[in-house]
Amino acid sequence: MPAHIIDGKALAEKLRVEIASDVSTFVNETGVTPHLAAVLVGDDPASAVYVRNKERACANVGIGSTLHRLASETTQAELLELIHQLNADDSVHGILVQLPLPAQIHEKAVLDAVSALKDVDAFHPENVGLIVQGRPRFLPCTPCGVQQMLIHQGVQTAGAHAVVIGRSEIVGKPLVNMLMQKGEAANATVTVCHSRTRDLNDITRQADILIAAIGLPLFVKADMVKPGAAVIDVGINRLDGKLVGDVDFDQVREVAGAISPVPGGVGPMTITMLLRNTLTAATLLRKTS
Ligand SMILES: Nc1nc(=O)c2c([nH]1)NC[C@@H]1CN(c3ccc(C(=O)N[C@@H](CCC(=O)O)C(=O)O)cc3)C=[N+]21
Repeated sequence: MPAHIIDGKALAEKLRVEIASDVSTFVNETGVTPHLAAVLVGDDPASAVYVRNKERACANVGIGSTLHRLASETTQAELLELIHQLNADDSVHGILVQLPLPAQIHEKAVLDAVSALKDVDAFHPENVGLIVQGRPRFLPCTPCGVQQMLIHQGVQTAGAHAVVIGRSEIVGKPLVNMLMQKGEAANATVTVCHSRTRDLNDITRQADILIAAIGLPLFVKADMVKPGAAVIDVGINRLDGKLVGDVDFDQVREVAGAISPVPGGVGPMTITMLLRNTLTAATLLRKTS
């Protein structure tokens, strides 16, 4: 029997209705509209599309947003100057610096400069530390979206073997940490695999939950998947003008118990979690000011 398809787009829309209602309550109670500042440096076409999607998603749930577009030759000092302005601006609750940044800019230096209380990506070391300690302030958007998909699908994570392929700062590392914590969509036994992992297939075949976040198109094949496993595809790759994930969907769906597609899987969930975090940031800033 082919796998159940985990419809991230439908779930994202359902959650956005809830977020819109929470935003409206917040606005009524405080008179403040949550606001996201997005910073886009350079003219990478994919980044421009994502940022536009994020702005549209904000508008649809009643969150304000401002896009700051900087030229590709912007210096690190100029970008830092903008970040400092946004940190100091009380009308801005969340700050998102779209990655990747041009080569002349040191990514860590910029991400570290974003106020930890406005860090809706949860990239700041303070927020990463809080996640590791199991007391998150913001949950990183993509990993949190993955967890929501597992909950929605009714996948038991407690005691399950979750295998994450990929160790990026943005997905793999935080997700591994979140899945091993106590709590909902967690309590898993977690294995991290990456480019240096030996006998990768032997490990992935043991996964009850397999998460692909490596950035290699169609990398996960049917023979790497345990029958009945839940497979979440975090990959976004362009292959021959088509958007494909890190999982060979057509093959793997014949083996897996549940599988998330690309597009229409993790991507829309990532944006939804960004909206949630922006509301959280607005709530936090009111508490601390
Ligand atoms: N500071 C920062 N935070 C991020 O969260 C961040 C980032 N930088 N840089 C780039 C990656 C990538 N990312 C995506 C979000 C949504 C979709 C998405 O909605 N995808 C749609 C399709 C979109 C399309 O057609 O291109 C889907 O999968 O259905 C994809 C990719 C967020 N990222």
